[in-house]
Amino acid sequence: MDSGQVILAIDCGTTSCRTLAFDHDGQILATEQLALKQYFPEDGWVEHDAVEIWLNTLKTIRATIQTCKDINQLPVAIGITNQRETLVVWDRKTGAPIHKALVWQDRRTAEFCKKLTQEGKGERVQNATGLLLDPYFSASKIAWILDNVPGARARADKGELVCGTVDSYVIWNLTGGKSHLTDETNASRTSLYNIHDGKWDEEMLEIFNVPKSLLPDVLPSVADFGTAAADIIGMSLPICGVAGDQQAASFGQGCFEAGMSKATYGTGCFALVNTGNTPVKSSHKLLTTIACRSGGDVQYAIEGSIFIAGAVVQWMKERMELVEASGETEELAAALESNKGVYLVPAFTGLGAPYWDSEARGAIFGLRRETGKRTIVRAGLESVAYQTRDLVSALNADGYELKSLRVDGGMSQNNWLMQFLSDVLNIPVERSSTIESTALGVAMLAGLYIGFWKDEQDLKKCLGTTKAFLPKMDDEIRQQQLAGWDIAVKSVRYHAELSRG
Ligand SMILES: Nc1ncnc2c1ncn2[C@@H]1O[C@H](COP(=O)(O)OP(=O)(O)O)[C@@H](O)[C@H]1O
Ligand SMILES: O=P(O)(O)OC[C@H](O)CO
Repeated sequence: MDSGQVILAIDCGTTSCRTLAFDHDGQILATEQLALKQYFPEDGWVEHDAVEIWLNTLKTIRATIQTCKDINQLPVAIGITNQRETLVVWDRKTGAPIHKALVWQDRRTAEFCKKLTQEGKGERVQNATGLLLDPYFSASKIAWILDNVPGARARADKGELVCGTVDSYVIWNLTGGKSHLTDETNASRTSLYNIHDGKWDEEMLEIFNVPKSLLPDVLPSVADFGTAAADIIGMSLPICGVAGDQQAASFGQGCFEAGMSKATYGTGCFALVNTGNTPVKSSHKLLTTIACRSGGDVQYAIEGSIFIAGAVVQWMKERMELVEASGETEELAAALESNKGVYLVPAFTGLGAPYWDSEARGAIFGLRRETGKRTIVRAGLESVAYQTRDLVSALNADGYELKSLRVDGGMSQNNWLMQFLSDVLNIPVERSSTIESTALGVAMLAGLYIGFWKDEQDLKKCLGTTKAFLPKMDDEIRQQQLAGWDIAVKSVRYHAELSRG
């Protein structure tokens, strides 16, 4: 393979849009990133401006292509990975969104989902889609937009509107409106896709009141998604790899076989265990989801989802102004011997797995006269490790005992947290040398389509080395710490229950 060729990976994450150019060894030769504005219009509501997502993405693609030219590298294909579930509804003719994108963290449809649960729809939803009935997923977000934007439902019935997750919206724009497509990993996060039959499920469409005409066609992750037009990005390139960011990260970490697992620490944290061709139904409130496949039959994973991981650091930085940069949290936490009995439960938008409590809200416990910034920062970081313990316990209870945990994502740069995570889980934590596993994963998918890489064996050469963090916490201390966390979570949930009256 010509060493002068690269694959462009577009990663539309929750906090930023970026483009990375990967060579045949999986090395990043060029990258551009632009932050994304977060909108919190009401309690539990989280929005993005879809036009900003597209324009920022476009800017990073053009800038990366320019850098590639400067260093004599030729982009040959595009892969797209994205924050999942986040939903955009746009005009079929003009491409203009009719409302801001409702972000995966948004809880505005909690009442609607509760009503469906009370009507006994939860089990049918889980059996068909592998998901729990929760506002996290896209279906109730589509219904909300159609029912709350004046005239939207009538326009949808007339065929004037289309919708999709962020991948779909970006593909539409890259192809000048020619492709309205998504991939099966993203489709499996909508609550509308039957993960066993591989199609939009008529019963789910009825339950959530979503017209099928709005939805994109679904392809495997390695497929022809159309051509990014030269008049849009500056050169014509095939889009031939698409996957939700967590599934892409799993692929980029080399979790190709059943039993392999990873956890990605970005805005949220998502732990996935590959279950091969078998869709495993969790008995402990984990999700069944479609994983990436390089070919062959559909692959599945079991997933635990935490809504707030890096987002707690963002909150400490932007809202509380405790730090100026995310990296500062490491030194502040390390400066203390212990959390001094202080626990922070970052249930800002409810709690995800294994609690699924939409109404819980965040709290800090154990404050004393001497409590200061360092303790709060440490409690914020610790909460990410404790939440992971809750996921790992659920995985263990489902029969997936993790012997070690592979990690990646922006927050995994924090050495103190990775050590604390290993201590709390009491297993080795292995951080890959490229924490950009998400982008590498989707570059791999696109590269497979065009023969840039031959097969999974060939891809393994791109996987970097890992740094291991080994557990060294005394067992008694670990049990004490975890007991404190369990009480804090129970208290938050009890508060939500009391507030409901
Ligand atoms: N050294 C660090 N310590 C703690 N958190 C960090 C550190 N570096 C980055 N983060 C957090 O990681 C998140 C960004 O990671 P990233 O993988 O880019 O997320 P996303 O894909 O969700 O946008 C941010 O929330 C940021 O606060
Ligand atoms: O933005 P991230 O990397 O935390 O990922 C968001 C997830 O895809 C939401 O399901």
